[in-house]
Formats: sequence, C-alpha cells, structure tokens
Amino acid sequence: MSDFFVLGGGGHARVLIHALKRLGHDVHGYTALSDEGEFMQTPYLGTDDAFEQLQGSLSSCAALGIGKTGVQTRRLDFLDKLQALGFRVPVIHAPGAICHAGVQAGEGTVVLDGAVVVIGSRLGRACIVNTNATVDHDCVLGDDVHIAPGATLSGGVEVGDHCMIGTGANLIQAIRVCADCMIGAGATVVRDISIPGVYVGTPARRIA
Ligand SMILES: CC(=O)SCCNC(=O)CCNC(=O)[C@H](O)C(C)(C)COP(=O)(O)OP(=O)(O)OC[C@H]1O[C@@H](n2cnc3c(N)ncnc32)[C@H](O)[C@@H]1OP(=O)(O)O
Repeated sequence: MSDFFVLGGGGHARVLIHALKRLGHDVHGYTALSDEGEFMQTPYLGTDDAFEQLQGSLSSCAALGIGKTGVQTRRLDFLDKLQALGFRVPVIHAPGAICHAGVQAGEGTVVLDGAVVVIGSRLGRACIVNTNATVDHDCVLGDDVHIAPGATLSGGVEVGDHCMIGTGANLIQAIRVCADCMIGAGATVVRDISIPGVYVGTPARRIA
C-alpha cells in the first residue's frame, strides 16, 4: 500500500480519492486551484502547482485528479512535471474495474469502476477509462486519451493522443481515430477519422 497525494480538486479528483482509499492506500491530501473542496474529505495542500514547493514533505506517489472534458488539457504537462520531480504516478485500477492480464498502461492512467479493458489492449500515459466504458480486445490508446462513461471501443480500435471519446459513444471494430479529436456524446463512429476536429451523430460527422 502507498501514500498518495491527488493533484486536482474537482469531481475526477474526488472519484480517484475514493478509489484509492477503497484500494487501501493512504491519501494525504489534494491540490486545487482554490480551497473549495470541503466535500473532498481529505486535506487541502495548496494550489495545483504547490507540489513543487511541497515536494520534500509529500508522499512519493501522486494521482492525476484533473479531469478532461476537451482535447487540450494540462494532464500530460502535470504528469511530466511530477515525474521530473521524482514522484511516481502509478496506474490506478479502481476496485470495480476489470483489466485483463497483459493489458499495458502508461504512467498516470486510470481505469474506473465498471470499466473493462480487454486482452491485448495498450493504453498510453495519462489516460482515463471512465465508469462503465469498454475498451475491447487489441485496442491502442495514445497519451492523454479520455474514454468517457459508457463509451464503447470495439476490437482493434486505435485512438490518437489527446482524444476525448464522449459519454456513450460507440466505435465499431478496427476504427482509427487520429490525434486531437473530440467524439461527441452518443456518436457512432463507423469510418476512420484522419482529420482532427469535433464529430457527432450516427454515423459521426465532423462539425468543427
Ligand atoms: C464523468 C464525466 O462527466 S466525463 C465528461 C463526459 N462528457 C462528454 O462526453 C461531453 C462530450 N461533449 C459533447 O458531446 C459536446 O456536445 C460536443 C463537444 C460534441 C459539442 O460541444 P460544443 O462544441 O460546445 O457544441 P454545441 O453545444 O454548440 O453544439 C453544436 C451543434 O452540435 C450539436 N451537438 C452537440 N453535441 C452533440 C452530440 N453529442 N450529438 C449530436 N449533436 C450534438 C448541437 O445540438 C448543435 O447543433 P445545432 O447547431 O444544430 O444547434
């Protein structure tokens, strides 16, 4: 069991703190833009950049609690900073997640309750496989990819860096989605996507 601090003070941080505690880890506190997270039930340590000053006194493990609702986020920047300062940012599988043996995942990646990651899949760094999402066999996710709640990647799907696959979206088998795409909630992707942008609907079409 390890001692963690959680970087971020919103809903995603709260989910991670809950998961870490259920896994038996100690959570010393969280950082956030401001001290507004009484509901976090763990001490506020300072702003999101405070870990640079607090390094000596903080636990050696960190969790990336900053959520991702768009393509551009600071998640990878923070992961790089944390690692450069010597923190470990382990992969977290929530107690209710299912990850098949041999699935590979990069540092800072989390798989949340009810999510299933099937044999042969590879997840990059700082990814989120959110509640009840499915990443079926032999998928490959780049870095900083978010598979939102209830989204489904069928077998052999590839998703590029920084993509966000929205809540309940479905990608059929062997689809390739290039980096920097937002797939809207409920979209159905039936063709490869090779131009970065925002895609919605069934079948998914580019709107921006
Ligand atoms: C635990 C968590 O909470 S994780 C968070 C999970 N969140 C998500 O999955 C959110 C995914 N985001 C979406 O689906 C968003 O609606 C986006 C990114 C696709 C579009 O957002 P915006 O760029 O703000 O577009 P906007 O809301 O202005 O809509 C533009 C048009 O697309 C339509 N549209 C927006 N989203 C969708 C969608 N998912 N499916 C179909 N049509 C859509 C709108 O109705 C609008 O159409 P109109 O011009 O005919 O009125």
